[in-house]
Amino acid sequence: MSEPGKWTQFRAQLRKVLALALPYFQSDQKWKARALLAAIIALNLVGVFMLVQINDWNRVFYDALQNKDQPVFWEQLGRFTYLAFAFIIIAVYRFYLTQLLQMHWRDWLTQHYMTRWLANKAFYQLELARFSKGDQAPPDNPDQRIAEDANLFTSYTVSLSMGLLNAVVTLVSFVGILWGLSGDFGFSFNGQNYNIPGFMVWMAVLYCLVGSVITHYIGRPQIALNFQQQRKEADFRHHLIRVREYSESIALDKGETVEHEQLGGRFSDVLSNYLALIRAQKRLIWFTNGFGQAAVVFPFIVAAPRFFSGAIQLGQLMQVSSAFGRVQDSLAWFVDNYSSLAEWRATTDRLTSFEASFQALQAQQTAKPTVGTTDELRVTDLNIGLPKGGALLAAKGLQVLAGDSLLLKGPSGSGKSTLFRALAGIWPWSQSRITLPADFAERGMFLPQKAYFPNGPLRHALAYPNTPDVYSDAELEQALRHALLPQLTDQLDTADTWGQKLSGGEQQRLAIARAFLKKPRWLFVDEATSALDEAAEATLYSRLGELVKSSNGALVSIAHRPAVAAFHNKEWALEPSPQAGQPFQVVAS
Ligand SMILES: Nc1ncnc2c1ncn2[C@@H]1O[C@H](COP(=O)(O)OP(=O)(O)OP(=O)(O)O)[C@@H](O)[C@H]1O
Repeated sequence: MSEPGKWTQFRAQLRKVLALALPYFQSDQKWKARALLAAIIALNLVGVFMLVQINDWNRVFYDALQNKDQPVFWEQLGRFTYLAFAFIIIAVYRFYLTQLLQMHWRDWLTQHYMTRWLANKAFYQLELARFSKGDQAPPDNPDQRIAEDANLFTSYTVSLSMGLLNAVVTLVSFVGILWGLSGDFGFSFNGQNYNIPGFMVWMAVLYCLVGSVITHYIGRPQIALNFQQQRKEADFRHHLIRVREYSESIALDKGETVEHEQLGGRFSDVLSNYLALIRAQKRLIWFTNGFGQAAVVFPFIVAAPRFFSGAIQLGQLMQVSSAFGRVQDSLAWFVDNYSSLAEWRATTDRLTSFEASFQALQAQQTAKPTVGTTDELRVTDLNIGLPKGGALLAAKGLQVLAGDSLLLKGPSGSGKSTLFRALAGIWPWSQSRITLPADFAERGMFLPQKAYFPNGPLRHALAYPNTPDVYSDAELEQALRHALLPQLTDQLDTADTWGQKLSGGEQQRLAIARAFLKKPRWLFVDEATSALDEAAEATLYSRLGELVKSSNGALVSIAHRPAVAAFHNKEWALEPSPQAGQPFQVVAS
């Protein structure tokens, strides 16, 4: 820590920890948090007080043994019983309250990150940011940060800070005792006599200082290796989940071999990093164990001359050795906790970069659609870009009026779905001024080509994202029948993985049933009938058209099939733009 660079690094790390840790103690749960923390601190302090008592007991007990003093021996055994009881009670409650604080803190922190992640479409935009240009690496595996890092951070922060507090208080208490016991160390040099007071204390400080420096030197690679380990484990797990999610496509493609290779590659990354980590730990364990063993005999060696000269008794020697042990234990806190500190630091870095990514997203937010006061959707100066930079689509002005049914046409990849994303306000690379109809928040709906269905009872999948109790059974059944799914009306309470069980066309019909249930006025359909036969497509399109017409709303569709055009009275064509650097433009007709 002597170099200025190291000191700055240390302060930056401390700031990171405080920025992550303080909000909980200032949150709406602050009183519970502070009370638990205060209780744990108090128990730690009382615990150290008990150690001091036991150390004093050591002296009296061993002196009684040496002097063959039976009454004192039995009296001290009685004293030990009460000390031991108090010690046990403190140990139990220190454990329990520490775990409680960790649990409540983890709860708060996990909720905090879940809220941040799910707010303002961050969960979606962080995935998009992965492909964006710029130096800032997007945060990998948010699931791991929310589930694992929040847990590790709280447990390490509590255990390490309490360990440090214990070490400092123990050190302060026992340094005094050791100082009093150790006597002066006198020696002559160059004809002069010198006296070092508190000799044993200086020996302990020197011993541990040397130990700490060597530990840091040997253990340093563990910090980066821990960071990498957490990342590689998460990558491996994420790939396993992807195979599960796309199991059918992979099975049909006979992709098992390549998936096996990919998974094998990721797992061997996990293992090779782990091997490097345990080798680094092994190097450190060589040292810390040697250091610990030497510490057993070190105080005896240093105090031996005074014992054999008769300056101190056996009781004092034992007290010196136990006090030295306590001082050495406290000073060796850094040595003993190096691996945990390395892991804690990696976790802190991961959470800090996660937090920073939310802030970066907020700063990056371009003009979002605003809700207007009129009954129309208006776009001026449409300008949609791509995550990796560059423009995709532009238009001067576009309008969707109540009563419109509008078809969006254009070659594949021209930006039709991305235009929908911009209108929905989830595409961050849009500079356009978009004004939505006044009732858009309640009455606007987007139907994607592949909808999401939560696993569980069909009524949940159908009502999503609303809860099913919003609708009566009759409404749910009517919606299913209207969407040409009469065979599902008696399965409302059947729990299943609907996103896998239903055919592509059935899934599209289930998504359309949602529209019949929610009755939107502003309906955007992105190839949501592409998996249906033409007859079913025509029936459903005419029903969707009637649905929006009944509330004087508008239908905007993306569709490739020519037959769908018949259900629309206007068109937006996405055509190659004559302007350089602007691949496509929207031409309204
Ligand atoms: N998340 C993304 N990251 C990077 N590029 C993207 C992303 N989403 C879309 N794009 C790019 O934007 C362009 C337009 O895509 P979009 O899905 O809007 O096209 P589309 O007109 O709807 O195509 P299709 O008719 O094939 O569905 C494509 O070149 C695509 O690669």
